[in-house]
Amino acid sequence: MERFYYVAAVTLVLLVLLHRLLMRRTKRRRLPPGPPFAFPILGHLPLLKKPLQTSFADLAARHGPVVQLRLGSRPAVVIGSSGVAKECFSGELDVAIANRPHFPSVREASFDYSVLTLANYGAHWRTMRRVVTVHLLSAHSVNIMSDNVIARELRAMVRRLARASAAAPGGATRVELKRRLFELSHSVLMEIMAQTRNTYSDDADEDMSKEARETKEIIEAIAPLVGVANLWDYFPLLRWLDVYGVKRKLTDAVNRRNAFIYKMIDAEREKLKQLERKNGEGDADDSDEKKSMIGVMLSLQKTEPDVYNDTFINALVANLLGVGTETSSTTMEWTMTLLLNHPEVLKKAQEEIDSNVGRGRLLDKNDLPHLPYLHCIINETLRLYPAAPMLLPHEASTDCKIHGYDVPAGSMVLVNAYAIHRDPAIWEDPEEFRPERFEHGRAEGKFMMPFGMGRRKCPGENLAMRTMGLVLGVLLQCFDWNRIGDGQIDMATGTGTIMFKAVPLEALCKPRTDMSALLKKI
Ligand code: HEM
Repeated sequence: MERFYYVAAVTLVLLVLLHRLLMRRTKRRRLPPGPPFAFPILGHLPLLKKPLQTSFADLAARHGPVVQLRLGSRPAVVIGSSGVAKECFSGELDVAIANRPHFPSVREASFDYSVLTLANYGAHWRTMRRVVTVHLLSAHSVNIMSDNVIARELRAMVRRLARASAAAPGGATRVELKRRLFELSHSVLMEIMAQTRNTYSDDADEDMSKEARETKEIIEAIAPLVGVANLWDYFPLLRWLDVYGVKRKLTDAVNRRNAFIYKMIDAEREKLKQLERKNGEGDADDSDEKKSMIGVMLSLQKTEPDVYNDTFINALVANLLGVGTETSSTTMEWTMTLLLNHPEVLKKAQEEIDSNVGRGRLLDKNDLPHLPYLHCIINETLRLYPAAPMLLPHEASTDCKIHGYDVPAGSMVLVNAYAIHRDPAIWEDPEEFRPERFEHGRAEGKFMMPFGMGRRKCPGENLAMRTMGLVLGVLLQCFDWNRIGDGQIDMATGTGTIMFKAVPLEALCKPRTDMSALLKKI
């Protein structure tokens, strides 16, 4: 009995000491402000309304530019001002928050979080990132892609639109722009990846290579499953019991995707071997310029087979296809929507194209530097509708300080680019679509971050800006565009990491006068 009292007394003293220690640590820490009440298990999740970016903006208005939250069991901070965002993505802090949170819902589809977008900051991420920025998506590679892949796919789309218009009553055809822009962006990426296409159809309503169609179908099958599986991230019980029966379907879809990409890698390997045989011994062709992205990675594999193995290539291909298609196509859809709601802007853009390019030849990459207003329109769209309104989530790998607040290791860091782009302290009438605000360097020094900032900034910016400039430029050069009905087009946004337009865009498309000769030649 005496022994029991002794153990109990020592335990009590230890508990009191531990409590004091913890209290002192918490007191010394200056945590960011946030809503005082959090639900058990769910944390602040029930307080958030969709779309999240506007809910987070409301919280910033109440609590300040750094807000602390608990999302399920995960601690998070939300950054809501340009000043703090700049601080986050420079110097040591940029490194401290360069990890990504790992959600169980995407583990299956992401080779155990080893794809570029989800890999934690470290040697593997650096290797992948270097391959993408140096070998695959450098300014030089994008320049070459503009002349061949992008221009070819774009011409095919223009031909199809011209044919469809010619067959339509009154010469104006109804176009599902969302779908068309998605298919075009996807085809461009697929051709860059694997050069699979050898035919172009003029009449088909949908024109993708067999491979592009297959990968599109797979991406479309995986996306909603990951969407449902999202609940796993906050309620692990749903994952363990597989309440919605998602697990098996997700595994099947991911296996189908991986098998398909491995097949593409093998086909590309075979193509390179045949070329080698044709050219005699040595490399098929030393220049990366003529190779597909898979071909470039297979060349790297020859020198470092352990690093650039087939799994590495598969993960990169799947990742770039997943992240590169919807961001660009959604931005173009928003741009066309804004133009249809502002016909005076659309007309001014066409006048700029007419006076700099004319109607005798198709606009190409060399024209883009001479079309500053088109560039202003794209910038203004990216300001109002950044494709990733909260960027991609970051995670702090160590305890760090943001804006003087202590942020514990493991906290998710979310940056509200959407709200920052609409800050009235920076932008006059921020909700208005006004491309002129970018004209003549007027927006110089004003802060925007549609592609993120710092070491995890988007490596696809060059390709995206080039593709969007060419596609939008050519669509405006060749066709007149009108709304289907009389009213303004609804601008409601969907929810998710990518800011979709809630109602897919459709529009009326008619070849411009004096364009028929050129359209026949294309
Ligand atoms: C309008 C088009 C696009 C927009 C607005 C956009 C935006 C972004 C943003 C905001 C991020 C996250 C940055 C961060 O975490 O701080 C990102 C990351 C990324 N983007 Fe893009 N993106 C676009 C197109 C593309 C394209 C065409 C590709 C490739 C084909 C691409 C590949 C990537 C990759 C691989 C990452 C992850 C980088 C990393 O984690 O290190 N993006 N993008």
